[in-house]
Amino acid sequence: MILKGTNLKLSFGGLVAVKNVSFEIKEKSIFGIIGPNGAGKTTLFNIISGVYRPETGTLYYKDKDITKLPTYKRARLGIARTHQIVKPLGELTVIENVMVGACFGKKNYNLKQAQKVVLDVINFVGLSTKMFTLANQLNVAFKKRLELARALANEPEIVLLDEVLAGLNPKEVDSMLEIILKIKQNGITIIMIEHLMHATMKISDLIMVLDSGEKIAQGTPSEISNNQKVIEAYLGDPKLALQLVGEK
Ligand SMILES: Nc1ncnc2c1ncn2[C@@H]1O[C@H](COP(=O)(O)OP(=O)(O)OP(=O)(O)O)[C@@H](O)[C@H]1O
Repeated sequence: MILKGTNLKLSFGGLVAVKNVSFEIKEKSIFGIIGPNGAGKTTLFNIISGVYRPETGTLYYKDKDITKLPTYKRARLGIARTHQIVKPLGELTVIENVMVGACFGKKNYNLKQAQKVVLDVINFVGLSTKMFTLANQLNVAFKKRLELARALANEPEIVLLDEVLAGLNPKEVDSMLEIILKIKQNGITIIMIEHLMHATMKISDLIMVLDSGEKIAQGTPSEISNNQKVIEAYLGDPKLALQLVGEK
């Protein structure tokens, strides 16, 4: 297991956003986290990346207890993330943005070494033609790719993808799914939060379902789409329920 959480709990005032959630994630797999609005997905991501410390529970990265490590130390160990609201440095070009990611990565590269990684990553996510475009001139789909490139420039072992498919049209979703599968083929573990259920189902090896902070199910995509508890949790949102049973 590359990442393991046991009994993780976090509250905001009286609201328990994540309730004693445990999980184990296999190396080089795609682990999807789904759940209705307010289920605790982003809060759990923030616990994993180190933005929040859980009140109870332990987080292990390759058997090392990282529960109390700050975000930047987790990044150096190999845990990178994208953000739901993409935040590129708008006045910098694509290459400059990715350079920033590479220079703050775990390997302390000098500029020349970083440049090589940056060019590889930009090519990998399909941004070569936009290399010298200012980040704030990119459309949403390219901004999402840039966000991904910045995370990959850290040469991580785990990437946390926070709704990288949100706001993309079906063709862009398919291209992004291809990129995510290529990341997995390169030996990187992927943990993704998504609202687009059919897309998550298509590529995840294992899916964990949260509802009101609790883990209500875990299984393969087909197990999850037939799980009674999951179907009930999604009934409150007919659009999501339809996605769950296979409609697009
Ligand atoms: N910083 C915060 N302060 C107070 N309450 C918060 C905070 N962050 C999240 N919450 C609450 O915790 C619960 C879980 O929120 P979270 O954002 O983790 O859910 P989510 O599953 O990511 O939802 P969504 O799919 O809408 O992004 C919600 O009830 C939310 O209102």
